[in-house]
Amino acid sequence: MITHSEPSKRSIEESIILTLSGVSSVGVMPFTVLRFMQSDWAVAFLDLFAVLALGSLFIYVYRTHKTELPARILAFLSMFIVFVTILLKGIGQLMWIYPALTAIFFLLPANIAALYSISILIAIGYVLREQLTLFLTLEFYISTIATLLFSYAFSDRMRKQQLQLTELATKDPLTDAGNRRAMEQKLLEVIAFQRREQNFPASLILMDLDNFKKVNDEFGHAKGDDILKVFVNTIKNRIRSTDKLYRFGGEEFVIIAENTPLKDAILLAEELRSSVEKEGWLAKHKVTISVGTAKYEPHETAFEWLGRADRAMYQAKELGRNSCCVA
Ligand SMILES: Nc1nc2c(ncn2[C@@H]2O[C@H](COP(=O)(O)OP(=O)(O)OP(=O)(O)O)[C@@H](O)[C@H]2O)c(=O)[nH]1
Repeated sequence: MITHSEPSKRSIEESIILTLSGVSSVGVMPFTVLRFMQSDWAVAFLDLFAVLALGSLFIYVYRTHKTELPARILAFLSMFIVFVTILLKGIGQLMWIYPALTAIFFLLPANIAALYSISILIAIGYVLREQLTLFLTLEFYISTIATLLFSYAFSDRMRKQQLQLTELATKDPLTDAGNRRAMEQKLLEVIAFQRREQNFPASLILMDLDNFKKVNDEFGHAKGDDILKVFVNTIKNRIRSTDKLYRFGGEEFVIIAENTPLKDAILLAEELRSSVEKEGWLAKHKVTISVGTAKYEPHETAFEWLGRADRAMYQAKELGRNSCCVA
């Protein structure tokens, strides 16, 4: 039963930003104190700025769970602080570039991080041109480019794996429609939005394949699987990219149509029923659907909304199947 959202867990992005900003902010603190004690004012104030900025970012992400802009700000801050430190203190501070380079590959997409890193390496090379001997220049660029390449490969792989995991967790493997878990999550999001913005109606269209047991018995389970796949493609070709399709159960599917008033959802439901009936390959296997449509009513839970669409779909079954009903 879907009545409330899961307790919010921290995303990977949040954990990365919290770790980097928290560790850096605490890590720079002793240096700040030391610089003030040595009356090294420029670096002392730079370090103080770093502690405060990184600490504020930590608190902001901890409280809001937002990550997109904070990740960019943190990437910029790490590079800016390292660059200005090197500018002020010279070659002795060069080692800070390595953690900064690695950090930005955790924070930004690999290509942007690479571009960012190359620009900063060129800028550092220019700023230190008087202090770097040929040998040191070679050492600096070979070691930083090696760090950059390792970080690039690692970050690229991590992001691809993350995408694959998200797909696995939210998609039905047979039909490629969203799975039930993704549907429940989306319903909670839509309802939360509906409670704030009642001027954008949302509708549910629940479709159930008719007599699918007979279809399986007559053509075999493997053909039944193919039918489900073709059915999903037929529906996907007819709906807008903003309408999301989910597999609710075995041969039951749900469309969540945002910003769609009931009259439009009724027309869409009828169009979908008719396109399934007319699709050549599906028609050959006598596939039809019964459809129930329900607009979101204020204060309803997801469970109640789905329940009304389900009852409308059962009415359509009682009318003799291959038809549409409205809740
Ligand atoms: N091939 C295949 N069949 C499935 C899958 N999931 C569910 N089914 C079958 O879908 C059939 C559903 O049967 P019922 O719930 O009796 O409904 P129905 O035969 O469609 O009858 P009505 O819904 O009343 O029209 C069962 O035979 C399930 O085995 C699947 O992934 N692949």
